[in-house]
Amino acid sequence: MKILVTGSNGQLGQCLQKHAKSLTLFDFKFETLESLDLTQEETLNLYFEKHRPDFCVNCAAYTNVEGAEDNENSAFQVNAEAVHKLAKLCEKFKTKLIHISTDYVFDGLKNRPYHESDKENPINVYGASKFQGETHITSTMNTYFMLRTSWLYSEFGHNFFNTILKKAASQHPLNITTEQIGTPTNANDLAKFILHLIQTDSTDYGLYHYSNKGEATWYDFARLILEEKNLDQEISLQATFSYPTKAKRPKFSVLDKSKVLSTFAIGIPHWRESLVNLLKEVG
Ligand SMILES: NC(=O)C1=CN([C@@H]2O[C@H](COP(=O)(O)OP(=O)(O)OC[C@H]3O[C@@H](n4cnc5c(N)ncnc54)[C@H](OP(=O)(O)O)[C@@H]3O)[C@@H](O)[C@H]2O)C=CC1
Ligand SMILES: Cc1cn([C@H]2C[C@H](O)[C@@H](COP(=O)(O)OP(=O)(O)O[C@H]3O[C@@H](C)C(=O)[C@@H](O)[C@H]3O)O2)c(=O)[nH]c1=O
Repeated sequence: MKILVTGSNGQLGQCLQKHAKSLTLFDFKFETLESLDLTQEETLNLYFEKHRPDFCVNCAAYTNVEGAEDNENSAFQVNAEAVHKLAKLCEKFKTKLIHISTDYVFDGLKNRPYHESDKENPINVYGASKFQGETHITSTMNTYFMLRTSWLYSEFGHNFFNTILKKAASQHPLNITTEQIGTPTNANDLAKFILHLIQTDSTDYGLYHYSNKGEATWYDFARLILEEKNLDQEISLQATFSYPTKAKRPKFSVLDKSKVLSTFAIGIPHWRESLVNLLKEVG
């Protein structure tokens, strides 16, 4: 089975590379922005003609939430237009698409976990571009898994977890917002779920919410990192309600996981447990 992974230099792509190492029976093609730029239509067409993948895991995205406010075109080009082209090619070549979307498609005004049937209403450019990508997929093809996740972190790439570790390493005092409630999700857990879908060749297509269990503020997330690193006495950590940013973020974006849990034979770790495990693993 041939599996194309796009954007494979990003954090989720690197987690997939790490966990796919043991799956020697599968032919993974890990492509990067340099080797396969999704905005280059002709290159993408030729790639599909040549390789005809059975699965495409789309990890490519414009993920700079702040930057998207000033670079709307770039965000929409990658997160919406390129996704449309990709979906059309997947439909043409009978490639099953595993696409990743975000809790930021919601406005955050609810006070109970968001279900797949809840109405989307993005409040920033990144969220709007990702939502448009979703609608392109649903209107183009049926054999997709659309996985909405939230607050991804891992040992790889740019994410809140690595930002806090870097700031702490340089003794930087931390000022962290309590304004938003969501769920930090270890991208390694999401990668393992994606590989489960591929290994079982599941046909339970559709939209699913997948995050770690539980809920937290960004402050709670930072606090547990410092506690587990035994840095809580050493680094000043201040809770702040409002941390000014260009992009608005949903105040509440916890995802309801009941659909994914009742459909697939998987367990989902609590965010605290998964964070503690990652910190033990990476030292
Ligand atoms: N990070 C998070 O907290 C969350 C992410 N998601 C979604 O999960 C998915 C994976 O995110 P994550 O791994 O964290 O993101 P990253 O930003 O770490 O990775 C995205 C990758 O896509 C590449 N890329 C950008 N533009 C293109 C393009 N035109 N063609 C091919 N590749 C491109 C980037 O390259 P380069 O770095 O060189 O620009 C990067 O390697 C995305 O769809 C994201 O929207 C959902 C919820 C939370
Ligand atoms: C670095 C930092 C951030 N913050 C605040 C800013 C913001 O409100 C919140 C989160 O910060 P970040 O900018 O790191 O996270 P952000 O880029 O908003 O993360 C989002 O990324 C996209 C790709 C997604 O899809 C979302 O699920 C979500 O993970 O924390 C602080 O309060 N103190 C700090 O020192």
